[in-house]
Amino acid sequence: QAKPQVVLLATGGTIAGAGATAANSATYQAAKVPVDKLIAGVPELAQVAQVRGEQVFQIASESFTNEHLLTLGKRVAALVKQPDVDGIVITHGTDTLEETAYFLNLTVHTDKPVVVVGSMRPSTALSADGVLNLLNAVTVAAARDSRAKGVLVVMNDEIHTGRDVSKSINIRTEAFKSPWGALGMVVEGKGYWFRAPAKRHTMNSEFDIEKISALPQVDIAYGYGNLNDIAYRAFAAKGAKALIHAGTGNGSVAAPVVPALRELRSQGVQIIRSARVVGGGFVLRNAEQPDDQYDWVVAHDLNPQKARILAMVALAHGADSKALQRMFLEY
Ligand SMILES: NC(=O)C[C@H](N)C(=O)O
Repeated sequence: QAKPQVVLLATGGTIAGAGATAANSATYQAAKVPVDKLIAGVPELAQVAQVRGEQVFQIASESFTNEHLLTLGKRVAALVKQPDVDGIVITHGTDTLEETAYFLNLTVHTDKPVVVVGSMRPSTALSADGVLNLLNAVTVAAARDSRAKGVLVVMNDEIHTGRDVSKSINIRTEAFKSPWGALGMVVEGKGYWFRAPAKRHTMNSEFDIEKISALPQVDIAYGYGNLNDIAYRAFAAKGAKALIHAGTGNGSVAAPVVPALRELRSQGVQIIRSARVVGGGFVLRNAEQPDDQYDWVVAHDLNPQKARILAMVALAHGADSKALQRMFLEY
């Protein structure tokens, strides 16, 4: 029987990184190894799927822009329509991997598996984690039981939904965590599933990458003690259509900043309260601040960087504050 056909879209990152010596696990250059070499480096892939590669970008993921998101999303959307494609794997730097995975989860209409993968150590390091991560990602992308689960992230033997997962530490191979838990595991070439995502995604999403030609500017301002309104006003002055407040605790807003946010809202800027807490936020409407009165939005459990992605996609589809709030609870 013919093997499933998986397309590997390479974008760079540490999984394509190279260091000076095998002892360099943290000091290296990202985005060096081309896609053909990545595939050739894991001969076991051929036992799982017919894998063909495309080099979409060769960058470190901290340098991803909205244009990179659109280019990648449109390529994935085109490929999943082809009958000779059973699944997609995207190799990606880990720094913004969670943003790209969530963006694709929101905007690409497919039930075929789309799996985003990276590594914490460069390919040249002793005990490099990218090889097994890549084999596991292709295993998940090739499997029929991975369908209709939205965009997935496979790292460190775990399968996560691209919606929930976040990079939680920058020095361990066990770096990716979902506040509500992983969906499954990959062990010795087989996926084991324990739960499915409850939020709207891919096939059931009202957003469509094919209808998005540009993403609006949305910026994130960080909450901390002794807070002032400089960053919020500066982002708005430079064209931000929405501001994500990476708030303390429950997405709380320091008293000296409230007037600025109310003023910016009256000028049309959407104000979205999220939480900067590490383990996963949970921001409720009208708790901490009177969101109904101020016409603000809460990001609920989305962290600030994921809130930025949803806000951009929602605004690109013409959402007002009421629609935005619905979307933040549904996606
Ligand atoms: N581990 C990594 O991939 C980090 C790298 N800076 C990147 O995101 O491209």
